[in-house]
Amino acid sequence: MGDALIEARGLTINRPGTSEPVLSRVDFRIRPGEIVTVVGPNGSGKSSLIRALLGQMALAGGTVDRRRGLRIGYVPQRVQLDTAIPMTVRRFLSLPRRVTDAQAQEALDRTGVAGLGARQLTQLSGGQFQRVLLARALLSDPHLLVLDEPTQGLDQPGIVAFYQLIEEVRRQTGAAVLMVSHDLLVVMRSSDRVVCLNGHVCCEGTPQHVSTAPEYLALFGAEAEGTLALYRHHHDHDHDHDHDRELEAGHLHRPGCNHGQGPEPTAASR
Ligand SMILES: Nc1ncnc2c1ncn2[C@@H]1O[C@H](COP(=O)(O)OP(=O)(O)OP(=O)(O)O)[C@@H](O)[C@H]1O
Repeated sequence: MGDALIEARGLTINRPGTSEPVLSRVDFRIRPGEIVTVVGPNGSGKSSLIRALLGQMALAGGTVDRRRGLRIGYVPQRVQLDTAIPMTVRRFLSLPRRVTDAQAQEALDRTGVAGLGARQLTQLSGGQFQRVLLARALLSDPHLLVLDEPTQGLDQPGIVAFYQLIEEVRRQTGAAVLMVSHDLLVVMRSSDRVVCLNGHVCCEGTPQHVSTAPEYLALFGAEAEGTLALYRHHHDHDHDHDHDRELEAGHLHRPGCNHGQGPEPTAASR
């Protein structure tokens, strides 16, 4: 498997109890330090792929190899909180493995929620909760972070901020990142490689390559065209700082939209 952290070959998964494939003959690999995003329509097998790579699903065919001693930090798609049981962020970080106060604090610092240790989980906003989940995933000092739709329910600025945090974590820790996401624009900005899934691998490669692939455009249609236009606009011009600021403000320039090229945007121009 060379230098891959995880490698799947010919991966086939059937719907439980049937011979109907959810995924057919998928080849996949992720290497150290890469950010790889899996995109695809609802029901295309993204979560199934993730769970198979983690060893949580029976294979109908193919192989999955994980590097020996591989540490994985996992942020699941859904976490069921038992609201009847009070639990602070600090206590949550010690589940399932006990960590010291210093370790817990370092993880919260790293994910930008330093002051929330004493807060009840039920009192966190969606964005804060995602950051706490990420902090918990970082506590095992993972070689690979796996995040299944980590920005579900966040607003656009929250989504952008979360992906910036993921890139920051990658820079600081060197961990590879495997994500499932529906946020096409941010995916295009944040990933080294994109895998487009629809029961099989439709196309994969750099964001630039995938966003122009006919298979991708057929699957994502109008949204993909819009994303592509924004992505090209971003990459054809040397105004990254403007672009980042606009994204943070929840506003995106489109081709031909000339404001924001001059002085600082005002609240009114946002
Ligand atoms: N436990 C299960 N029992 C029966 N069918 C399942 C089960 N888990 C997944 N499936 C089916 O497998 C297919 C792929 O599901 P999966 O959750 O992997 O898709 P997904 O791409 O992650 O979807 P979404 O974007 O909606 O999260 C779907 O048709 C789903 O109904």
